[in-house]
Amino acid sequence: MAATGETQPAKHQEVGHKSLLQSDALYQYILETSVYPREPQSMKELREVTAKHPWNLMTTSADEGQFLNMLLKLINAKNTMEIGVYTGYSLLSTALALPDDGKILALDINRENYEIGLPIIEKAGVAHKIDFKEGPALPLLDQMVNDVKFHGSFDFIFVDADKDNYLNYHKRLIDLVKIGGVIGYDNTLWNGSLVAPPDAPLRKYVRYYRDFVLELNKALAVDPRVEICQLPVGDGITLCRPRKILHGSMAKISEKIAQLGWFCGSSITTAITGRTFIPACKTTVKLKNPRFLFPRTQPLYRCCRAMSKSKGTLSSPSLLVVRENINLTDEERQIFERLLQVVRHFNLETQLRVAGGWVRDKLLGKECYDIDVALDNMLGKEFCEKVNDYLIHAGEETQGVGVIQSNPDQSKHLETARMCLFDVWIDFVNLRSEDYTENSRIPTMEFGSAEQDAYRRDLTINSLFYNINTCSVEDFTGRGLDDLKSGKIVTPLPPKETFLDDPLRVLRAIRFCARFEFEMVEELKVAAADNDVKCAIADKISRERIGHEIDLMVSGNQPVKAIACISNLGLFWIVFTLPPNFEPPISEELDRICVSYMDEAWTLMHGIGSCTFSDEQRRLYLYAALFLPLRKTIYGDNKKRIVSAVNYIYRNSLKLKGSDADNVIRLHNAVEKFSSLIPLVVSNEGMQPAEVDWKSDMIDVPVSLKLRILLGLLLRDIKDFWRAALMLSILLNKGSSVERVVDNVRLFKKVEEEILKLSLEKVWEVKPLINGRDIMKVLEVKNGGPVVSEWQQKVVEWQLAYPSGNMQECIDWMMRQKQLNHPTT
Ligand SMILES: C[S@@+](CC[C@H](N)C(=O)[O-])C[C@H]1O[C@@H](n2cnc3c(N)ncnc32)[C@H](O)[C@@H]1O
Repeated sequence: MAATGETQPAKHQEVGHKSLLQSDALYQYILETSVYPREPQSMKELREVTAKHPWNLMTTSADEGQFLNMLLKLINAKNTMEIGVYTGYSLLSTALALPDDGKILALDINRENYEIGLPIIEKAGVAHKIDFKEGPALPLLDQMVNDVKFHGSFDFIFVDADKDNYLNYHKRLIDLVKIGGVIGYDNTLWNGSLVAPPDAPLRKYVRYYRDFVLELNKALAVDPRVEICQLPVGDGITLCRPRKILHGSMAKISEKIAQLGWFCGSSITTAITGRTFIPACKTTVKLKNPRFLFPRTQPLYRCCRAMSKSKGTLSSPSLLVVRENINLTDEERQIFERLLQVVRHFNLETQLRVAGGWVRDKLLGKECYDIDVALDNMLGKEFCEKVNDYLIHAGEETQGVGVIQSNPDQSKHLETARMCLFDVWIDFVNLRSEDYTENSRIPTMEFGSAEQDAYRRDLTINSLFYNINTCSVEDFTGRGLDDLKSGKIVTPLPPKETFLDDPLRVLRAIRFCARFEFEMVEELKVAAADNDVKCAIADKISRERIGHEIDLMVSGNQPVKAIACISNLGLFWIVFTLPPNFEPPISEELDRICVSYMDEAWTLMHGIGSCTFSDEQRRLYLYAALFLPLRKTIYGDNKKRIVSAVNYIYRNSLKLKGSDADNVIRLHNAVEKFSSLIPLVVSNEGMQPAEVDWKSDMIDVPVSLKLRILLGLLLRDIKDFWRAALMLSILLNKGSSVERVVDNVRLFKKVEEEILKLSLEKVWEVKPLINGRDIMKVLEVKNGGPVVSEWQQKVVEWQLAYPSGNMQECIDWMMRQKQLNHPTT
């Protein structure tokens, strides 16, 4: 590293500061003269170091300054803001990138630091671009948000201040940044601590802010208003670009960044945010001048390197790293030790191996309670009996042993014994090899070696063993660990062969691909889309198993990704089979349209805040969105009744619960009704309910009360699915483009607010004031029948119109109606 006491190299002294700073040589020079061994710890130290190295303003790593400078030129920024100035290193870098009439509004609670760096900024000839304001940033932002002239006025905003306020800044900045402008949040990798194991020795300060940074990352990842791109430059910068108009430009910027040889961290971006905006193929980490990195960024650099090598092993929103070995919990250690005691006590020479998902999840650092133990020389039942013999010998209570017979339709290909040890249920099976016969996905089984057992499994990442005897991970296919690290979905044997043997594996591969956000290798995609495999899926797998896999996908963490994958592989209509003779005919593109509805529903749900729904509501909402384009498709069933095709898909093609089918269809019906009511709810011009084409036989009440009746009836029908119905209705009517997401969220909030204002939240729980018998008394009729039912409906409407009315008032109203000789009395 060059430079110690010198402030500038001689050749630059001749041309003066200004030309030096405005030339590209500036950054090289700053890099070469950056000599901080660490960040200054006190104001005194800062002053001393700055006096000695006046160019050395930086608290930010040098590459960050270079990056900002490049970015601002790239987006032609003119009007910018910086929150968190300190001594002004990033300020100088950005000021230099602006045209001469460019502006930076610089906010910091402390002017003293800014003044330390100011002489350098002045010498660089850019001080006139800076408007420094001292004070906490939030109130200043509030003032601007309250003044429309600032709305959408900034090309670039850099946030590098108090991390616990970043989300508060975001709420305000989203109004202040231009559409097509960029907000940059600094430190979103927070010293690499986001990937540190929970027990890592972190400084108190780092640990404290870590949660705020994680929260910010998660919030940005699901904010539909912005495109984001997280770059491992310096300590991590997340760029946010408001959507609309310039859709796709973030990808262009990212590409440019990649071309220029900057870090390209799509794996990290995906890992932390769940969304990739950098071309996925460019995942190499290139660092221009790694040797000039500051010490504090070196762990991050290492972390980025590691990430680039293990692309895809990361899942959002928190970063996951594949471990080299397995860390057992105390409980697991106890269980495994007990099993080994049994082996030793009876001299069994049995190798005990935990198989499949547990090994994969533990290597990914996730806890897993599904322990399957594979035995190499006996059946599971035999071993469980030995465990009980040992427990008797040790004077302990024996445990019940359940034996589950082989049931391939439940994915139990071999007899499984189950027993509870230390309060954990454990499955015991023997290692096996499989042989499949044509037309059946049910193999003939034999005892096999661990290697044979590994190769008969569906995916390499599920074929790993943890050998309890040797405490080691075993990778008999030779690529399970690598595939886990590189995030690849691969079958142990050639994929077509594996899929033809058991076509359910295609769906499992898709499910795991979505769940871990892994990538299917090309060979596997080709095999999954193969016609023979498609036929095998249709012929060899029971519809129940297909339905079960689909349900796991839709309930999982990446439902859209999973269903989109099914569609991309040409499997949509094989999975979701349609009834015979349905009408009207469907378009070729319909599967893609279905997926895009689901995608938009997913985005809208996150835009609104997914906590709006229970898991069950979320699941049915997503199904209803997926099948929305099919809501008018019908067919005649074998009893010649006209039935919805969605009903067929649910009950016949997926064999899922009939009540779920009913709920999805109710949602579809409610969508149509909501569509006619939304304009009325949000109308400022006092639109008349008469204009609503629904419920023409409503009781006669003043117009102002009709809306409550209409909404109330709808909510009583759809109950706590009403938010889901409202969201689907908005999607159906407002159009689907990403640009509309913000409008859609606003519209949802507005209608929701009106419904809550009308106190309709739990209106379906309101009991009728008058029961059928009392209605008969008022009507003076002896028998029930349609007239009474009609009046029951009218009583509900009356109660909706007059929520505080009592029973007597309702009866009086009925009597008056009767006297008026209402046609139905
Ligand atoms: C990390 S330093 C900024 C470094 C600078 N952006 C750079 O790269 O050279 C953080 C700065 O944020 C300022 N700050 C902290 N809380 C603030 C707040 N609430 N409002 C404005 N500035 C704040 C601190 O005074 C400090 O100068």
